[in-house]
Amino acid sequence: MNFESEFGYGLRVPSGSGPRARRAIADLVRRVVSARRGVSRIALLEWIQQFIEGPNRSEASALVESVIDVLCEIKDIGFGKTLGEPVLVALPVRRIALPDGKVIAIGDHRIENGAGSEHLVPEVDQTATETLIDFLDSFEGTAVLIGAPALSPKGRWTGDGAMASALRRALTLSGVFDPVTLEWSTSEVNAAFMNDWFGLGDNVSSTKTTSASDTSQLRVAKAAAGSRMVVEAGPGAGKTHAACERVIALVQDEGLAPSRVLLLSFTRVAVAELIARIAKRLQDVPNVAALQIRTFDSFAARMLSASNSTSPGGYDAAIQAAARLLRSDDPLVADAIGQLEHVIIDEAQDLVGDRKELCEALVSLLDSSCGITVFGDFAQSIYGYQQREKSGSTFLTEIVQRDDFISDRLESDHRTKTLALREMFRVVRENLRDDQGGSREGYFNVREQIKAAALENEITRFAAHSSTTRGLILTRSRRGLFTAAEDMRSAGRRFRLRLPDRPLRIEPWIGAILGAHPASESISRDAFGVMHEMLFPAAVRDVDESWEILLDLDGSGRDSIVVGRVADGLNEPPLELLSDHEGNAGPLLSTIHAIKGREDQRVMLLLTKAPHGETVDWGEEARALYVGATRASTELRTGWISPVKFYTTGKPERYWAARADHRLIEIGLEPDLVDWLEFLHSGHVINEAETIARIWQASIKEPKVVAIPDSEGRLILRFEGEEGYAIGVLSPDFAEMLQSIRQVAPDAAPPELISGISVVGATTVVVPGHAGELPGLVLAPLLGGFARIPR
Ligand SMILES: Nc1ncnc2c1ncn2[C@@H]1O[C@H](COP(=O)(O)OP(=O)(O)OP(=O)(O)O)[C@@H](O)[C@H]1O
Repeated sequence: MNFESEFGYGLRVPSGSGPRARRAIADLVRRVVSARRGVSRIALLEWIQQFIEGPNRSEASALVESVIDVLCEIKDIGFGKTLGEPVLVALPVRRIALPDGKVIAIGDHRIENGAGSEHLVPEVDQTATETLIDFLDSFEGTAVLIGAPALSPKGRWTGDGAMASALRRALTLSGVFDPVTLEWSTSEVNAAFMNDWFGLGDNVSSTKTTSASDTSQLRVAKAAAGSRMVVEAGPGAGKTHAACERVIALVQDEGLAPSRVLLLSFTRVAVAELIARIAKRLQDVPNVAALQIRTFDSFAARMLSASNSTSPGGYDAAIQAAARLLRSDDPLVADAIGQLEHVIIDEAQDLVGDRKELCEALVSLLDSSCGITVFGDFAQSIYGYQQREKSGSTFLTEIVQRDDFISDRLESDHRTKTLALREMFRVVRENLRDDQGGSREGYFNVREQIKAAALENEITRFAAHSSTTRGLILTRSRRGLFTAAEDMRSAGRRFRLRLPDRPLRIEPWIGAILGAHPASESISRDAFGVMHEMLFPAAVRDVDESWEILLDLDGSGRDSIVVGRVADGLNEPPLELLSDHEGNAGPLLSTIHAIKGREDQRVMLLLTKAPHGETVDWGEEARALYVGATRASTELRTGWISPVKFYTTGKPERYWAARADHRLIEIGLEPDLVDWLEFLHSGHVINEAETIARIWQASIKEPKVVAIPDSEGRLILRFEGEEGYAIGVLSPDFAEMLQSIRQVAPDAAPPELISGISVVGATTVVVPGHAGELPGLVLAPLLGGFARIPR
């Protein structure tokens, strides 16, 4: 074969073995590999050597070999077989966004600069198909290189032994890298990214290892048990870590009995993480399960039930009742609270209204010897609106003013992996601190600073953007969230959606397998194996793992389970069986409010037109943007949406919109379906097992369903096809709300057909048993989207 006449046009490789020569060789390699279905390494090597002037044959061959190796290593070209012989082949184009915002291309892109460039891979001005993180993640093996020296933007490798291939790949892609001399040059931002990603350098933290506390975390953790402290901690300062270490030190070093320590936090997810971390560290401590680590809501519910008060419906009402109970001089309550020796309260900047009242009542009832640690951050206070009070006071602002509390702060930022983000976290926080009341100018300032730290800004087609394959997509408002979800849905993208006020979501396979079996039924491992196998579509968890979970829930210590005991175990479901979002894959869409405390490598913060009007709380608006932007550890982008207009109604707040010939009403909130027993009594369940099987299938296929009134005016939820199979009944409250939005009397005839409802999953549900009997299990559909009601 004559390569020269076929591909050798216009070629010349600059002399020497520098970056320009390597790039020219890379172009040659790509040219041949792209034009041929497959070319053997030897043939390629020999052909390219003839274009190299100067060095002797063996030097030339070593140079070409090293370029081919690098191209294979970064998957610029790949391996294949022709007639059973190994060959090099072209790979599809990938455009990779670097941390500093440049986009480079690998694969069969056919871009050649010949001898013009020092970069082995060309820079392009098209949009990226993935980011450097995706690229690095697509290779197997650990990427943490603790102990190796940090990279500066320009340098030469001095680490022990060979350089890890992951790092060679990253250096090749993000600048100029010589695989022989191990010298590189790249931008400052890229170097900082690699240091953090690979854990290079002593002064760089890595979240991939169990971390030792920093000095300020240690100071807080090891303070005397009886001290009362307010600890200010900026985003990423490691509050969770410090709170865990505080509990561990109180029990281990200060000898407090676990039952005398109370830790309160906002979300179940946060509580679950705290429990898991602490339990792991204190596994040898007897009675560690007696530690009281709770959400504010579960603390309130516990108090009410311990004092035999009936818990009123709704979280807010329970919190109010618990606060009243704490203030009531009830000797039993005073005694229980008086036993506590240390109380830790997290996220104090968001404690306003009833929760603030609850914490104040709690603190005032504590014994004077009881220590208190309060964590919070002024810059992240975003719940002022709940109160609609202008004072802006929170539990945090009040407690810092008390002179029986000392102030401390967590000083490091353990989250950010790029200099730009690190600076933004710091500078914006200072601005927010100086301008706590807030001003329009201050708000725009924050917005600009966030944008300056972002890799890309105001991406309008975010649903088609390469970065939105994962990470967080955040909106300021619920309206924005629905608009964003709609955009993703119409772009055919998978996503997960986090909506508060939705029913508890317990993994559905439990209800799908055990639902419709009598509560008293005992099931052996073998019998369960068959039931698991028969589930169609199959569950994600395999049979062994599922069985372990069921044995734990059953809790009897036997080697078989009883359905009712499993159901009982699910009355307080372990957090790992709960999900706080809909959907199984893709980026997580959430409002900023619902995501606090979480972090992700990648964040797309969706901006909208700035708020306007007299009543805007500019301070709060600025802080909300700050909370959103500071969820990102590595890649922050801003996108742009124009939220659709919605009205709201009811409590919990529900969105609806008026259209020319129909109305749209948000569906899927906690009270939208009647419970299982009522569904059974409606007469629309012919075969319970069959109904559960259909709900299970729907939870995976996520079809649209309709609601049609039956002869008694109940709105029955049915599949559109499948002979209109019934899977639930909409609640009377939903029906009433619907009538009010239609502006007709509650007892007027319901609409003939409500469409547009989606099944977005299913949840295992515990059905209470009759007096003295064990509860049972069923499966309920989870609904989502907007119900469409004709006018
Ligand atoms: N001492 C430490 N060394 C290394 N990494 C740490 C350390 N402490 C915390 N981290 C890590 O830093 C990151 C931020 O911690 P965390 O989420 O607890 O911050 P935070 O103070 O709660 O932030 P925010 O206020 O934004 O919610 C986490 O990934 C955590 O694992």
